[in-house]
Amino acid sequence: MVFSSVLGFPRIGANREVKKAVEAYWAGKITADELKKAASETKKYNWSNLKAKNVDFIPSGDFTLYDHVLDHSAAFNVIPERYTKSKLSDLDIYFAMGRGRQADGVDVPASEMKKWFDSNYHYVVPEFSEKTKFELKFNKAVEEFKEAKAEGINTRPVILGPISFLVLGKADKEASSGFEPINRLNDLLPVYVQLLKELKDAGAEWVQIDEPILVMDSAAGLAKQYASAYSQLAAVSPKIVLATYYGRLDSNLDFVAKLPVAGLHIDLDREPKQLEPTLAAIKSTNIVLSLGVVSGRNVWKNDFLASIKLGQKAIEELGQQRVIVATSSSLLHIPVTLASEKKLTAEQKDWFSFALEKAEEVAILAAVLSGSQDANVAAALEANKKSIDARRKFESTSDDAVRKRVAATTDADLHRKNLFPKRWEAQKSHLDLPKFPTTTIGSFPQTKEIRAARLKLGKGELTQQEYDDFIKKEIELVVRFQEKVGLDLLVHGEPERNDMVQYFGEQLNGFVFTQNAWVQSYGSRYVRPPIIVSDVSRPGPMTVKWTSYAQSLTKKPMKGMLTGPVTILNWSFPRADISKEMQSKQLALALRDEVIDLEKAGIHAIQVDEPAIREGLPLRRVDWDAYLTWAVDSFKLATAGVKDETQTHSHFCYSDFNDIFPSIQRLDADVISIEASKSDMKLLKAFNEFGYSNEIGPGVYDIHSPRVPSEQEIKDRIAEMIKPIPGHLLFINPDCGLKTRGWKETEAALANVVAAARWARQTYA
Ligand code: MET
Ligand SMILES: [Zn+2]
Repeated sequence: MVFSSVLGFPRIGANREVKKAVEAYWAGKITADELKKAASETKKYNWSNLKAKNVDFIPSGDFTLYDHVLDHSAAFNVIPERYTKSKLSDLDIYFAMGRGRQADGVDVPASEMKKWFDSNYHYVVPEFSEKTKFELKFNKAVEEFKEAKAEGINTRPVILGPISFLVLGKADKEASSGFEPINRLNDLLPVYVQLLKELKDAGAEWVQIDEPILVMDSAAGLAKQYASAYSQLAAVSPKIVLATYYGRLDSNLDFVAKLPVAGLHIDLDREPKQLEPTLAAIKSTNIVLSLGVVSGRNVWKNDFLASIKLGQKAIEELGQQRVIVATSSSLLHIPVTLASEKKLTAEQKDWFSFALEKAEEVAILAAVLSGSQDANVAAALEANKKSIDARRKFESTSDDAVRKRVAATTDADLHRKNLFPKRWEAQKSHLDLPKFPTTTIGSFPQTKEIRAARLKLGKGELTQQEYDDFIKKEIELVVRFQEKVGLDLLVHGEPERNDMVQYFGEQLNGFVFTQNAWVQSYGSRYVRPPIIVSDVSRPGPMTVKWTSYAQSLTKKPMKGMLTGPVTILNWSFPRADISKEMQSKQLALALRDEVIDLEKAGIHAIQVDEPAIREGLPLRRVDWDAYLTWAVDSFKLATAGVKDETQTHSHFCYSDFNDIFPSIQRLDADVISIEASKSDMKLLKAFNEFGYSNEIGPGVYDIHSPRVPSEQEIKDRIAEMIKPIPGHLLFINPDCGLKTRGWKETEAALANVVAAARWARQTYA
C-alpha cells in the first residue's frame, strides 16, 4: 500500500488566528497561557483536518509562533548572550530574538533575518560560536507529538536536521575569525541524539528530518559530515525520513543514497527529472522514497495523471510498500483553504488547491496508486481530469497581441539610445539637481487615516470621488513636507497603494486576487500574493494620474514610482503552464508603456523597484545565468524606452546583493538606491570589488526602527561611501520606503538627511 504524507502545514490558522494571538500577547492583551491555548487550537485544527482528509503521515512539531528555525535555536539553547542577560521569560527571550525588544529597560535588536531558500519566507538566522553550549532546553518535537496523541492523532514529528541548522546559521560576534558553525557538529549531535531517543520512547515510529541544504551546491563538500551524523542519529532514532526540497540533489545523491536512513523525500514538483537517478541510486537499498509531487510552492491543482505516472514508475522499481506520495515541501508557502474564498468564480476556484485541498490530493493519489477500487476515489480522479482539461483549455486561449509583442521584442528594445555618460549630461541640465541630491525611496507613512479611507472605499462608505480627494490631500501633504524639509527629488508618497505588487496587479489584466489567502512572510507578517492566471497586459495608465498631480503641485522634479516586472512576478503565484521568463516579459512590456506614459506626462525621473530580484535566484549556481539574463532583460525592457534626459532609477533592499552585483550594473538604471545601513555597509565591499559606473544611493539609515539617525551618523556614512564611490555619482537617501514609519520620526530623520547632504556639498565641493 502506498502511503500519503504532508511535510508541514501552514501555521497561521485558517483565519490568521496565530497572528492575532501573537500580536495580542505582544501588546500585553493576553497572557502566555492564553497564547499557548490559541496555538493549541490551530495545531488541533491542522491535525484533525489532515486526519479527516486521510493523510497517513501527519506532521507535528512544524507549528511555530514565529519561525521554525528560531524554535530550533531556542530549544537547543543557541541563544546569544545579549538576549539572556535581561532575565526575561523564555517566551519573551524567544520573541526578543525574533523581533528585538525595547521595553522595561531592555534594549536588544532583533537577530538577522534571511530569505528561506528561494522563497519570500524569512527565517531567523541562528548564531553560533565556540562558546555556544548546546543543550535540549525543551523538546518541542516530543511535546507536540504527545499533544497530538492526546487528541487521538498519531503524527510524524518534523525537525530541522543538524547540518542544515548549522549551515543556515552564522558565526556570532563572539566567534574567533575563521570559525564555521559546521565545526560544532560533533557537539551538537548529542542533543539531537537525546531528542530522538525521547521521541522514540514517546512512541514515534517515524521522524521527518529536514535537510534542505542538500539541494544546494554547498552541501557537496559535506558528505563525510552527513555520513557520520546520520549513522549516529539512526542508531537511536525512530525511522528517519530525510527530507530534501525546493530543488534537486544532483551529485549529492551519491552520498545521500548511502545514508542509513529509512526514507528519503525528494521534490518532484520542481525537479521531476530527479526521479530516475534517485530510483537507480536507491533501488538496491531498503530506502522508502517519498515522492514530492504535490506542489508546496504554488497554488495550482495537481495534475493527477502526471503524478500517477511518476508514482507508477517508482512502484515499478521499488514496489508499493517503498513508495509514499507527498507534498513537495512543507505547505507553509500556501494559503490554508480555498473554502475561505467567496469571491473567486467557480471556474477560477476549480483551478486551485490550497493547503487543505492539497492534503486531500496526496491522499487520493496514494489511494489510486494503491489500486483502490473505492467509488469516491474514482470520482475524484475523474473530477480532477475534468478540472485539468478545463484549465488547459483556458490556457490555450492566449492573448495573441501580447504574445506577438513579446516575440517581436528585439535587442534594440533593451538598450537606451546612448550610454550612461551621455545620458548623465542630458539629465544634469534637465533635472537640475544639486550635487549629492537627496531623495526618498517612494512611500511615506501609511497612516491609520489612509488605511481607514481605503477600507471605507472598499465597503462603499466613501465614494470614489471622496477617496480620490482624500488621496490628493495626502499627496499634497507629502509634497509640501518635502519642499519644506529641502529634499531635491520628490515623490508622491504612494498613499493610494495597499501594497506595491497588489496595486499593479489589480490594474493589469491576467491577475486574480483572493480574500483570505494569506501566507507567512516572517513572524506575524503575512502577505496575500496575487495569482497570475493568464497573459498580462495593461488596459490603461496605472500611476500617471497621481504622479502628474503631484508634479503639478511643485517646481521641483517629481519621481514616478513603479514596481518592476521581476518583483511583481516573484511576489505573486506564477502560472505553471508558461515559463517565468515569458510572464516576466509580459509584465515588462506593460510597465514599459507605463514608463513612457509617465515620460509623456512630463515626469523626468522614473523609479522601477526590483527588491525581489535576488530571491528569485536559482538555488544551483549553474542555473543562475539563465535567470539573471531574463531578469535583467525584463527590467531593461521595462525601462529602456525613454529619452536620454529621462532619469531611470531602481531600488533594492534586504537581500545579499553582492553576488549578483554585476547583474545590477547590467540593468543600466541611471540611478540605483540600495539598502545598506542595515547590512552594515557590506555592500561597499562590492563597490570596491566590482566598481559601479552609474549613479547610486546606498541607504544612509535603517527605516525599520522608529529611531532617528543623528546628523553626525549620516555624515559618517557619507564619508564611508565616498571612499569607493565618486562624489558626483552619489545620491543621499534612506534604506527603503517609509510606509511603516510614523510622521514624527520621518520628519526628524529626513531633516538630518538634508543637513548631512548640505554638509557633503561643502565638504566635498
Ligand atoms: C520593498 S522596496 C519598497 C519600495 C517602494 N517604492 C517603497 O518606497 O515603499
Ligand atoms: Zn526597499
